[in-house]
Amino acid sequence: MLRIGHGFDVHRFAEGRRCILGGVDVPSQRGLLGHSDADVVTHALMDAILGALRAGDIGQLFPDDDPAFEGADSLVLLSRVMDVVRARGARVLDCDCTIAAQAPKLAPYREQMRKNLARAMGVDVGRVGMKATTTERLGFVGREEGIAAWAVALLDDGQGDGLGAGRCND
Ligand SMILES: Nc1ccn([C@@H]2O[C@H](COP(=O)(O)O)[C@@H](O)[C@H]2O)c(=O)n1
Ligand SMILES: C[C@@]1(CO)OP(=O)(O)OP(=O)(O)OC[C@H]1O
Repeated sequence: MLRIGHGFDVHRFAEGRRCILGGVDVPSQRGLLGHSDADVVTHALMDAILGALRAGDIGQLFPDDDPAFEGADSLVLLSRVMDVVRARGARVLDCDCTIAAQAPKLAPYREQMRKNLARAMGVDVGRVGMKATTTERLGFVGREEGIAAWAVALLDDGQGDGLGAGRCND
């Protein structure tokens, strides 16, 4: 049966941090603050996948007070989310992400982000969409206080078509 999930995340800018987005170390005056590497778009994507699985969220899987995840590479966390996907007999069919950032300019890094996310998920790069937008200087993104990201993911849950045997109503 097809399942859809949505994810959203925000990280604030901070001095002395790197700006990791989709696994790319984007040149930036300031980076993003977080317990992990603060890769906001990878976090949104993980939550979209977990949403489609009805499997909670990344905070449940990787608590932000657990030292094990301090400075964690979010692509590694994404590969662990994929372990959950596979354990349930599910697979990621498609996903699409949007990053809202007034700066830095992200277009030059979009293809590398797609490749990194596709590799971490073990899917073809054609199944990963990536877009960037400013907010026309409006709001916290426009004031360059942080970056927001959204993602949607479409999964086959491996439970049949929902019409006959293997019907899933939850
Ligand atoms: N951080 C960003 C934001 C936007 N882009 C690219 O610029 C295009 C126009 O952005 P608007 O917010 O003015 O609509 C957008 O479609 C992206 O291609 C970017 O590279 N990095
Ligand atoms: C990724 C995790 C890992 O501890 O930490 P953060 O980098 O703080 O990211 P956030 O999206 O705030 O919370 C989720 C956590 O699971």
